[in-house]
Amino acid sequence: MDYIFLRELRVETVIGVYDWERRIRQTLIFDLELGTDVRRAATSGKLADALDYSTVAKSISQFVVAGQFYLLESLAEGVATLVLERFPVSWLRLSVGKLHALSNARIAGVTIERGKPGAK
Ligand SMILES: Nc1nc2c(c(=O)[nH]1)N=C([C@H](O)[C@@H](O)CO)CN2
Repeated sequence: MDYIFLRELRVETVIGVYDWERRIRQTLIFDLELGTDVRRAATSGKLADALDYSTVAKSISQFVVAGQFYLLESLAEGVATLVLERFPVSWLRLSVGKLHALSNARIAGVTIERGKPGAK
């Protein structure tokens, strides 16, 4: 399988379970591996045949900001569903972390895998 990846995609949004977190915006950092087939785009050289990572990043940012999620798990599940339904992606690994969520860690978060390798 081929992969398009996004590393350290940053989104500023309302996220968290505590009252004080509902009144501020925090920084989320996403890493994604998207299983897809790049051969058509490689042959044609056309963006129209490619999984456009800028479109994926924009869709994720808009979804996350609008969602105002409480748990990172809910957010990750929503993003995974969005990507698998909207784009030619058969499998993904998605990590999302909250910057400075803990005083003694730079980032804390969750990683999920969804979909079936090679299914699309
Ligand atoms: N597994 C999780 N643990 C925690 C989460 C979460 O989303 N998933 N969130 C919090 C709080 O919102 C925290 O980030 C506040 O600093 C705690 N644990």
